[in-house]
Amino acid sequence: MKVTKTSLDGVLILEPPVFGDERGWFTESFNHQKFADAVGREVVFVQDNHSCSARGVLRGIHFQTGEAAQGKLVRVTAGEIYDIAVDLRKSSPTFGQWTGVVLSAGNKKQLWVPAGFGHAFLVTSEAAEVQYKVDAYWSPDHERSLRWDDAEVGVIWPEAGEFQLSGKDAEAPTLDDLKQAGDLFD
Ligand SMILES: Cc1cn([C@H]2C[C@H](O)[C@@H](COP(=O)(O)OP(=O)(O)O[C@H]3O[C@@H](C)C(=O)[C@@H](O)[C@H]3O)O2)c(=O)[nH]c1=O
Repeated sequence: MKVTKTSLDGVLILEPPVFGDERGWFTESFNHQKFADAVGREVVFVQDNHSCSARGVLRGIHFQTGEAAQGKLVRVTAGEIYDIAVDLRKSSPTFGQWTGVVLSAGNKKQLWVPAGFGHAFLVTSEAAEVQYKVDAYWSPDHERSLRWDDAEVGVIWPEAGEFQLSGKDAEAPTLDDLKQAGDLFD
């Protein structure tokens, strides 16, 4: 499996091999041992998520606080997204910085976003199905959003027509608000 480091320590792009033949193709979209080798530790995933969105839908920037913090292994099985992670660890040398990668059904790349990072994606194809494994259960009380256009973070989003956000995401606080509220990571 090809493993590519990003500018954020711990955030990885994974590319499991794809075996094509006259019938089509085959890939191990997840292998516990190979994933552990890639990230350097055992990760126990407890929930698989699957969402479908139209072009211009932007979900995020999301994370769960405290003991509910989630690591996410993200892939796309239909269409294309621009997937990003933001470092929310206050003591990190890259605090507030972001990294992004195109994930698509075609390129079969995966993004590993560990706990301590915010995660979001923008759909850049007509529609996209996103599937991701998480290593902690959904906890509505611990859910937080960071503004998708926070000036301090400065994510550069690709063109995708008019962006469509949930009400919660449209009113999300800034990085500074979240810091003042004690919602970020040490
Ligand atoms: C996240 C989540 C939502 N839900 C429900 C709550 C709600 O009725 C509906 C839609 O929830 P949301 O609007 O929060 O869905 P969404 O905006 O897609 O939230 C997701 O965004 C991406 C970027 C992430 O990183 C995920 O961790 C998650 O936060 O699904 C669950 O039942 N389980 C879950 O794990």
